[in-house]
Order: sequence, then structure tokens, then C-alpha cells
Amino acid sequence: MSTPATPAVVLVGPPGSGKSTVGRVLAERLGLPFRDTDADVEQAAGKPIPEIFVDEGEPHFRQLEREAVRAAATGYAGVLALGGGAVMAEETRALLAPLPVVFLEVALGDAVKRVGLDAPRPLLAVNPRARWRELMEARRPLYLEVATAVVDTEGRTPEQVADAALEALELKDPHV
Ligand SMILES: Nc1ncnc2c1ncn2[C@@H]1O[C@H](COP(=O)(O)OP(=O)(O)O)[C@@H](O)[C@H]1O
Ligand SMILES: O=C(O)C1=C[C@@H](OP(=O)(O)O)[C@@H](O)[C@H](O)C1
Ligand SMILES: [Mg+2]
Repeated sequence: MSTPATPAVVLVGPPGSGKSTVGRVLAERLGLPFRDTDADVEQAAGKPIPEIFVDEGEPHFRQLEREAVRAAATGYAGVLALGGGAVMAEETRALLAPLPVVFLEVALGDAVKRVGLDAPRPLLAVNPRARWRELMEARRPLYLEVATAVVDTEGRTPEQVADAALEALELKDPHV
């Protein structure tokens, strides 16, 4: 029996850390496909994330997110970006444990600036600075728990972040 495919790299981190953007660059660098659990959830629900939050609520979004992570973590061999809150699920953290996971770090100011210019995040719709800080306080230990490598995105372009991620993973590779 063949071993099931697992992701080559998984990106975690808070909203605005650049997971979706850097993931695409990494996939290009590695010549692998790119997948984003947020896009998988939107496809499964047939609507954008803000509408899922309004129509069915966050618990339903989290359920679809757990299913998207499970499918990708156990049957996909490319680069995978998770949504910022995916690591809150214990099942997801267990699935990530054996995988090469990069935690993208970003400071509050940069993150809020970045998401302000981007697609809406329902959890940051009101008072984004305070909300982002709260989310990060609760999640930082979980990002660290699942991380194989931590990469600071401050002052780096997405291309530079992707290179730093590759380097960090290679340094951590016991076979190199
Ligand atoms: N290293 C970076 N420097 C500057 N802007 C960035 C960087 N990484 C991502 N961005 C921008 O920040 C916004 C959010 O990035 P995104 O990849 O969606 O983050 P995440 O998926 O972690 O929430 C996008 O507009 C993206 O172009
Ligand atoms: O932090 C969160 O809980 C969320 C982050 C978003 O993804 P990004 O981290 O890619 O912005 C998206 O999954 C949803 O809006 C919820
Ligand atoms: Mg994203």
C-alpha cells in the first residue's frame, strides 16, 4: 500500500502574516501546487468567508476549516496555507505535528496595515488593532507548538520571506 501524500510545507500565523501570499511564492519556487484552506472552505460553502460568518456563524466556519485541513493534510503533496485560526483546533494541531510547518511572524502594526488593504477578515471588522492583539495572545503558543521553523516577515518582501522559509526548513532537515 502506498503512503498517503502529505504537504511539503504548511504555513501558519496570524492574519496579515502573509501565509496566502508567501505560500504562492513558495509553491512556485518548489514547482509544487498551492492550496489555501480559506479557498477550500469558500468552495465547500459556495460563498465568501464573511458571508459564512454572517449566515452560519463562526462555529460552522471552523467545522468547514477542520475538514479542509484534514483533507489537505492527509492527501495533498503541495504547499498549504492555513487560515489564521486553524491551529485553535486540537485535531488540526495533531495533524500538523509530523509536518514541516513554518510560523510566519509579524508585528501588530504591519499586520493591521496589510489586512487593511486586503480582503475583509470578519474577526477584525471592528477595532482591528485590539482584536488582532487578542487573537495573537491566545494563538501564539499554538503557532509555536506546531512550528518546525519560525520566520520573521518584518521588512521582508514575500519573496524574501519564502527564501527564508526554505532556508529555515533546510537547516532543520536532519538529512542535509
Ligand atoms: N512580506 C510582506 N510584505 C508586505 N506585504 C505583504 C507581505 N506579505 C503579505 N503582504 C500583503 O498583506 C496582505 C495580506 O497577506 P495574506 O497573504 O493574505 O496574509 P494571510 O494569509 O497571512 O492573512 C496582502 O495584501 C499581501 O499582499
Ligand atoms: O484569524 C482567523 O480566525 C481568520 C483568518 C482568516 O485567514 P488569514 O489568516 O489567511 O487571514 C480566515 O481564515 C478567517 O477570516 C478567520
Ligand atoms: Mg490567508
